[in-house]
Amino acid sequence: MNGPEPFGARLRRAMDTRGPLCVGIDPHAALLAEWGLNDDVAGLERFSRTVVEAVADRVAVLKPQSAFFERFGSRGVAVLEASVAEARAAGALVVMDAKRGDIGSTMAAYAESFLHPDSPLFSDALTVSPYLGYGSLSPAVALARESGTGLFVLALTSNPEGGEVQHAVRADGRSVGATMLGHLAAENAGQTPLGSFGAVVGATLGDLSSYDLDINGPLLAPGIGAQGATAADLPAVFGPAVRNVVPNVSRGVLRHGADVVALRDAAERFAEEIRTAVAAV
Ligand SMILES: O=C(O)c1cc(=O)[nH]c(=O)n1[C@@H]1O[C@H](COP(=O)(O)O)[C@@H](O)[C@H]1O
Repeated sequence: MNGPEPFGARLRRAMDTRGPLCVGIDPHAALLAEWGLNDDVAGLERFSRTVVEAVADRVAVLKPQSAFFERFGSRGVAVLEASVAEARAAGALVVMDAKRGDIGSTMAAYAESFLHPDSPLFSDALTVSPYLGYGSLSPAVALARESGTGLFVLALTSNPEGGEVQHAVRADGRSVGATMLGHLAAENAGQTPLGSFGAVVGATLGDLSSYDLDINGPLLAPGIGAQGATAADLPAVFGPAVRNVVPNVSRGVLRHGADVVALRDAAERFAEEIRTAVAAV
């Protein structure tokens, strides 16, 4: 029986045809104000719809940050549902950035919320936290395999505080972050053209050559723009794994709104810088 096409294959194709840029939908209160919108559900809806209209027909991935929608309760979540559906209808893959993580039995319910095709929030992939132990994510891995969706597992995050957990060295001499990358490599073994189980690895982290980033899966790389990294940093940070990098830019693009054309131009500038940087490797 043929199941749905796996996320990794769909992502590889989108990256090859549209370029790898992921634009974040992060409706910060400060951005709503800069766009001349009220900090309310109508403002949230206008913001999110505008980003989808500007870029969903051209970038590979859109990544809505769930927290900014949850802030408005059920009506905010309804806006999130509509945005996911509209972005997918326009051809973008949607990575739901909800960073879920819990004991396995509860993780199964989180997975159903975002990765089950019947869920109102059904997305192409979900960000998850493995810090209750990688094995606690196994219900999400199983459902992702079944539904042709993917996961992005927090391995080496872009924020400076992440190191106290992720660089910690285990009894076997491996760091916690490297251990997560190892689990993902095992998950993706043998998958072509690309596995569906990605790692989050910050673009802000400098030289990562001491880590084995060859996980046969995508590397979601936040940190370009507002957090200080640039597209030109990508080859030095990721080395040959840069081919599998999905660079995320949120505020760096969003600050150019509310004008649709200005947003689109900003995304295309980042996309072009990324293309040039990756082509040079
Ligand atoms: O999982 C993420 O997306 C994520 C992981 C990480 O290590 N660092 C990180 O910044 N993010 C998210 O990526 C986005 C970065 O936004 P900007 O700094 O505005 O480009 C935010 O939605 C963060 O929540």
